[in-house]
Amino acid sequence: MIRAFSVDSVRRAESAAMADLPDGELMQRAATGLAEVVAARFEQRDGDRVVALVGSGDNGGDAAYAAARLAADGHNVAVVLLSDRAHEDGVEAARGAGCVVLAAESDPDEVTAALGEADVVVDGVTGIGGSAGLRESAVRLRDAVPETAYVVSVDLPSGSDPAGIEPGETFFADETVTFSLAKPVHLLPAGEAATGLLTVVEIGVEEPERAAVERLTRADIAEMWPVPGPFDDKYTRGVLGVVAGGERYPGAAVLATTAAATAGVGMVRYVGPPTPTGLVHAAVPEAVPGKGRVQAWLVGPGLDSGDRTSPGRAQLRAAEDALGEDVPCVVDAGALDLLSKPRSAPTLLTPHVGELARLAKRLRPRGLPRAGRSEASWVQMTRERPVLVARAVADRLDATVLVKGAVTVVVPPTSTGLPVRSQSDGPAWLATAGAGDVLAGLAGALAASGCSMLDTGSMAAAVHGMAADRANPGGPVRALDVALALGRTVAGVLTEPA
Ligand SMILES: NC(=O)C1=CN([C@@H]2O[C@H](COP(=O)(O)OP(=O)(O)OC[C@H]3O[C@@H](n4cnc5c(N)ncnc54)[C@H](OP(=O)(O)O)[C@@H]3O)[C@@H](O)[C@H]2O)[C@@H](O)CC1
Ligand SMILES: Nc1ncnc2c1ncn2[C@@H]1O[C@H](COP(=O)(O)OP(=O)(O)O)[C@@H](O)[C@H]1O
Repeated sequence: MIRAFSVDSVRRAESAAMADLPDGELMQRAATGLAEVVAARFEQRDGDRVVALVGSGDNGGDAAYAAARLAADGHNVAVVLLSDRAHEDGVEAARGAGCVVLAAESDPDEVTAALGEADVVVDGVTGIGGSAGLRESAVRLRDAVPETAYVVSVDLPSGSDPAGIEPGETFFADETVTFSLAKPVHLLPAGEAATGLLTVVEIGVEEPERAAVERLTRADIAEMWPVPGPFDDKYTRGVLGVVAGGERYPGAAVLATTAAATAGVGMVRYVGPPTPTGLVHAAVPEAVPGKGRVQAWLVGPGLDSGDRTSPGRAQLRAAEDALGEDVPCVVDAGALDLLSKPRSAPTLLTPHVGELARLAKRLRPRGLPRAGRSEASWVQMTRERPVLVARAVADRLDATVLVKGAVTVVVPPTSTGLPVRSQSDGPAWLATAGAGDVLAGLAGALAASGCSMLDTGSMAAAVHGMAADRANPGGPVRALDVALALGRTVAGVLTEPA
């Protein structure tokens, strides 16, 4: 499990470590590790010019001491101070080791020239003491970094919210060097792209007990996956009821039931109008038509809430009945419009950004910044702050909310005290129609086998992404092929967990 910790808990853990160490020792360890990473990158690329951007906090101190080490090792290093309150001893060490020291404000031309020739830029503007966004002066520096330079951010890409929630102007790192503990920004959608490659340098700070964000690895999934035992039968393994796919979008029923069956559910019951029922029967002959007892429901993929025909209305009633039943439920797409209050049993919502925005606009949960009246302004807020909006909706409906995207987040209600899970396992090829229906079916299978909503959402997101890769490594995939690859993907995870 990859774990990331809140700023408060990192500060507590760092204080505890510092109490047992000589003054300044942790920063020396951080600077040494940082300098070693930069030196190692020079072994893989041409040039020897480093520009270290040094902010006013300890992050700047790390960068200044690392600059001193690199200069002492013979690199050509310029240090750019963003403020006259930069770490004095660090800047002195850099000067003493032969770095050129420039001030962003008073030497703008020299700074631009140095940046223009840099092979590596060390971004030590802000760390966990910063908040989202960059001041104008820092934006100018960032924009002067040439595309050819390798950008190494210290602890986090400056300008990114350490908590990974708020958007803002940020540096974009090729690599981020963090110290002992990953931070939420490294794993969440608001910060992951700007983080680049994440390298953790061990400086002797102990992991706090509770993580703010977690990411499952293959080994975690191998341990958590519901594997049947010799005394299991189809009922004990779990029956999933699927209310999906109407006359308008019948394919969603095929994709969701195929995914559930291929992922290894005990049994699937399918409830829907004649056209999708016929298609499901042809594609998934083992699916049993009609209502019955289930361990979990999947409601919503391709559901047409506007269908006024008698079979359409019957399916809508079945969806409402399922939502009213006291069994776990995965709620996707069309069924998200049917939820207005908490259900009595565990619930996982699986919206994409647009669906989550619509849900939030309708429910107006607490804890969100003001959005305009238009749907577009809610979509923009949700795109920029998916975790915040998901959390507000999770709290309002007492449900776990999975928001789909390149980085998929699974956000439980605050009251559970559980961490957010964040998975980023799929290729961008997975952004294709019907992929969400496959994810929903896979999640339904896990929910039916008794997994918690947090485990269901995060394992489903991870395996869905891996299956897309396995279906056609390095190339385009269609949703049905992702569904059909699930069985092999699960077998791969269980037999080769590393
Ligand atoms: N504790 C430890 O033992 C160890 C800590 N370590 C390191 O320390 C880092 C945390 O250090 P920190 O607390 O000093 O905060 P940090 O992020 O460097 O500076 C915040 C200051 O920056 C400024 N500023 C804010 N926004 C800005 C902006 N947009 N644009 C420009 N400037 C901006 C603002 O100051 P102002 O300019 O307003 O005076 C604010 O107060 C941590 O990430 C890790 O790298 C390692 O050495 C390991 C041991
Ligand atoms: N850039 C991306 N990289 C990787 N996966 C992505 C990306 N964009 C979307 N996805 C994944 O593709 C799927 C799309 O789901 P969704 O939008 O619900 O599609 P549909 O409604 O057509 O089934 C989700 O699982 C999402 O996580």
